[in-house]
Amino acid sequence: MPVDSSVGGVVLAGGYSTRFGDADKSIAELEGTPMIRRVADRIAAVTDDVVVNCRSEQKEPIADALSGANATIRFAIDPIPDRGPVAGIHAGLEECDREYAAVVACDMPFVDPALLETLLDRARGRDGAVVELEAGWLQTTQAVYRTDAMARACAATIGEEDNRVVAALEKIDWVSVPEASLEGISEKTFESIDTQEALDDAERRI
Ligand SMILES: Nc1nc2c(ncn2[C@@H]2O[C@H](COP(=O)(O)OP(=O)(O)OP(=O)(O)O)[C@@H](O)[C@H]2O)c(=O)[nH]1
Repeated sequence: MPVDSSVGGVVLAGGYSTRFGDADKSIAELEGTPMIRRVADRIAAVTDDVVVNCRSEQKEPIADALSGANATIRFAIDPIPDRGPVAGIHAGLEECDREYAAVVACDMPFVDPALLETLLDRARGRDGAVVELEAGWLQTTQAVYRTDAMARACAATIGEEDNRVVAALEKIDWVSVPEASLEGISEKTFESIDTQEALDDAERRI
């Protein structure tokens, strides 16, 4: 897939991995490769510029995990930690200087670049494209956003009582992509590895 200079990538890694136990899941290895490295390498199929959002103490180990990656890696450190995913998306998008950004959580090592391409196509002329899962959930952490519009929406949402990412979506012109309409996309694309057990299970299936 050719990379597009209007597209950047953002990897979200600023969470505390509380369900993962005593370790940062972003750098946990899946079959010998840190999960965040898998995510960055898959995003690198659609862009050569990837921003990683994390807390300051995560920067060094994550940079080690990403050394030699196929894209330029830049960091967007949370100015205030623990303000939730919307703050992480905001920090990442503020650092991104491309028109659109493919935003992916660090714990989704099977993200399918073909899905990101589909979302980029659907987002053109709009402020974003987000998959609506069959269960009704919106897959906001494996989505494409118009960088400026979503950064503004997140900034406005951070201080609100409802500071979920879906509250930011209400402030932009996004298109819903029903999960059932997706064709040829890996079934594992949305698999999120939140626990050590999920990591062990994914290793067994790889
Ligand atoms: N910057 C930032 N990112 C966050 C924060 N909380 C969650 N995230 C990110 O949002 C994405 C989805 O969050 P979760 O899957 O719940 O990850 P988590 O919060 O690290 O994990 P748990 O503590 O086990 O819920 C992940 O990529 C996280 O890194 C936060 O407070 N700040």
